[in-house]
Amino acid sequence: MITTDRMAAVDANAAALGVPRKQLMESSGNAVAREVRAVADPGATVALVCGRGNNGGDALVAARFLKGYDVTVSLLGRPEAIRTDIARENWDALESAEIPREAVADSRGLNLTGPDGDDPDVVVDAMLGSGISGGLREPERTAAAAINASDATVIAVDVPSGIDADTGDPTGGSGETSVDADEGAVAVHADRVVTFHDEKPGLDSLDAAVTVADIGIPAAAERFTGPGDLLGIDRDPDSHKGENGEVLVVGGGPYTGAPTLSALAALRAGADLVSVACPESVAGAVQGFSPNLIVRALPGDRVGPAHADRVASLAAENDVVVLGPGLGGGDGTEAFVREFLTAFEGRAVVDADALRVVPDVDTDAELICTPHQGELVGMGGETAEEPDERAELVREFAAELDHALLVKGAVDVIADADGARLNRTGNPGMTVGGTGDVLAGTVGALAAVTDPFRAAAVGAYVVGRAGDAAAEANGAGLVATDLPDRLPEAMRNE
Ligand SMILES: NC(=O)C1=CN([C@@H]2O[C@H](COP(=O)(O)OP(=O)(O)OC[C@H]3O[C@@H](n4cnc5c(N)ncnc54)[C@H](O)[C@@H]3O)[C@@H](O)[C@H]2O)[C@H](O)CC1
Ligand SMILES: [K+]
Repeated sequence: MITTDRMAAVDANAAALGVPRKQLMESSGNAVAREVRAVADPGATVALVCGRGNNGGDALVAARFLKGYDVTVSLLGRPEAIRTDIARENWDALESAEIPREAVADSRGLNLTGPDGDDPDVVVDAMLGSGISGGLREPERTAAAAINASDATVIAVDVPSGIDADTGDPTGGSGETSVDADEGAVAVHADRVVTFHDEKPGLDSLDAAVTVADIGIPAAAERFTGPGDLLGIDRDPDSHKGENGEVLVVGGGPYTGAPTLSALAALRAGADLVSVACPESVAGAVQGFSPNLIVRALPGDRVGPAHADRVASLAAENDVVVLGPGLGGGDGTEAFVREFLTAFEGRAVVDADALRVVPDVDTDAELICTPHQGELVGMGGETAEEPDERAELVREFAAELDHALLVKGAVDVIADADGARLNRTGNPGMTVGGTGDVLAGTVGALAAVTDPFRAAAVGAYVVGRAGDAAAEANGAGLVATDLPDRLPEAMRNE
């Protein structure tokens, strides 16, 4: 089962792996033609009704695969309005191939019946797929009513036009779907649906036979993080200060650099406001690193149980807490982490010395734990050489903890109870001190704008990418401070 958003991510990841969309479209079109052959013998009349996006493009490809059928290709709208290069290329290919095609500028001109007045044997609905938003507009709206009024067997490409693939509901909102264009939400009533790559949550509830076609998306496009995972993590151009994330880093004491690196990374990863709660002994030094940070000094030289209330009230003002960088491992610190997490109900990234408290603390917080393999074992988790085997062990442990895990290594494993993903960006130079602090801060910033699993997956991906860029510049001399400033470039989704 795959949602529309995840499908878009996987599609982009496939392209990054060298399998571009046009190649997928060729497979999709082939699969549509196979479905036509399953319901009608050669010689049958087949009307392909194509929208101007890639859903339409799939049917333009299918036309080439339907030799021996009496095919008509109708494009709804002007050819100049075709929205993607790959769909346009397939439209153009029909002309050179002398496959008849027609652009229907006015939907009232869509005539599904043949010269003898008969309905076609098959209508292929390729008007709109996963790119739909809102209820069907013209000319698709009237065309949907014409398709529904026809006696033909209707095969929908990917999803019936006008239906939300995630929910099965009409995109026009609640209410009955109607064949009447004048009232209610309109959607195509399909007899069959050929959908691609994986089942879609909304198709089950339809009264249609659903075929899932393998279109050649490699398993690696789902298994590994990729640029597609960044889709949708954009800054809203209309947002106000604070809406892109407020992060509180709690750390420092024995160390000064660690909480600072986390905080700077959180800022570069897109957080609007980043505060550092640290012992007063290091507060000046942390502030000295950057005027962009808000520093909250806690009395003394170690974070301890006496600070739990103060940190809790600071945490309540933020979207995410990053707990652990440079905290150190003293008894008082451990007691603080325990006390803080017991009462905390928000979202936190837990790193370094704070990790060992997690397995036996009773908390309602939503945690993203970022151990390396040694720390994972210290927490009671298991590891294995082979990445897939390791992924399954980490997933089981995440389910047991009921938190998300990001286990750092040459190949990182990101997991929650529902699944696991691998990340292979990064390089051996990143074993230098401080890169883990950068990662924790980055994941913290992302966790303010997306769910924990995705924050961890994207965080691992972009920090690895920033590290790869740093290694290119500095080779084995890479240091952690090279990374934060490279995050914005690493977060571009290409
Ligand atoms: N990996 C894959 O998933 C592949 C999918 N393929 C097919 O591509 C479509 C999705 O294509 P896309 O171009 O993104 O969108 P659509 O064709 O669905 O929509 C295009 C266009 O329509 C306009 N529009 C949006 N909402 C409405 C509306 N309510 N009424 C009218 N018009 C609307 C809008 O401007 C959109 O841009 C997917 O379903 C598959 O069929 C490829 O084959 C590659 C692999
Ligand atoms: K469709």
